[in-house]
Amino acid sequence: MESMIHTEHLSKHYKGFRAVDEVSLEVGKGEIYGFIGLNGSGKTTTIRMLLGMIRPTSGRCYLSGQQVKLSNYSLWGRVGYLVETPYAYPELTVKENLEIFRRLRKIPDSQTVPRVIDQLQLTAYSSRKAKHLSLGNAQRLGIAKALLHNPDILILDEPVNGLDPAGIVEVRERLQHLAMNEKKTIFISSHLLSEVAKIANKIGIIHEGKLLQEIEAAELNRFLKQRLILDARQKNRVLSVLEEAGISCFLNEKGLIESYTSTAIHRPDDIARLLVDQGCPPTRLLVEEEDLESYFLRAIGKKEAGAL
Ligand SMILES: Nc1ncnc2c1ncn2[C@@H]1O[C@H](COP(=O)(O)OP(=O)(O)OP(=O)(O)O)[C@@H](O)[C@H]1O
Repeated sequence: MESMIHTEHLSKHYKGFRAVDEVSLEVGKGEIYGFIGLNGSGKTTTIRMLLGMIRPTSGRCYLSGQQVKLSNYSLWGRVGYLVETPYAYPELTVKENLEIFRRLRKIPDSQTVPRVIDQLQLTAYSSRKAKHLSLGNAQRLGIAKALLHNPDILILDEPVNGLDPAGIVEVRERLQHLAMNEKKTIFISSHLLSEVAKIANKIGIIHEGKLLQEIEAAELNRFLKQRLILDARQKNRVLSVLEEAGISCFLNEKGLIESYTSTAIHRPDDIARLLVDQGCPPTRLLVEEEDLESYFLRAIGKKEAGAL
């Protein structure tokens, strides 16, 4: 598959602090790459290097096979981006905002604006002032601006940040459409693993500047562990009975007892019997697959969901 985004040992250091540390990744044409990490993990810094906004300390990045350089104007004609909250002139309509950006970008084709309005399904809002748009639509306007010059590559930093669930779905569907039907290559950063998992073909987890893991989205389920969750009136007693039986377990952040020990997961009936025999019967017992956020925290070595 044609490589559209490629970094080689990309690093950015600030006074010895490694904001991005040897990140090597590759995204093929028509793929959506989800770049996931906690706040401060290095996502924006990576994106700024990809866009030539800051210079790497070491390593290289390539877009569409060309090494990234701010002075390479032909390259920027093939790349659209959205970094931070999109800006729009509040008193102007969607159409007027896009028209201004078309002229600023010196795009001669006057059909450009109707095309992106249609692409982003903004037709119903084209005469609405930007200040009256919902956050989801404002974000779509931001993506529309990024698409004005019909780029092959879209680089979007936290495009669903601050959106309500309906707005997230709208943006997600638009991005999927662009990748599948128009073969755009999309690089999207987020701190929401479960959201990105719904659209990305591949997911890269960045933590403290390092690319910890890359997972094909189709394979994600293989990485999710099963766990036994149980509740009881005498939680401390249950914890010690299970530990004595060789089943390691802990009290999770929701106050439920959780175990990843395979004997517990595969024989929950034995666990129930043991606890009844020991006089501390479970009030709830289930085996479930861990959710994506828990997986993410496990991958970066944290336990508390509150850290997100
Ligand atoms: N110009 C700078 N000087 C010094 N440190 C910086 C600079 N820019 C970023 N950093 C640090 O580099 C680290 C990575 O920052 P970055 O903005 O890339 O993270 P992020 O993953 O995008 O986080 P967020 O989701 O909060 O935007 C942070 O610790 C940040 O404080």
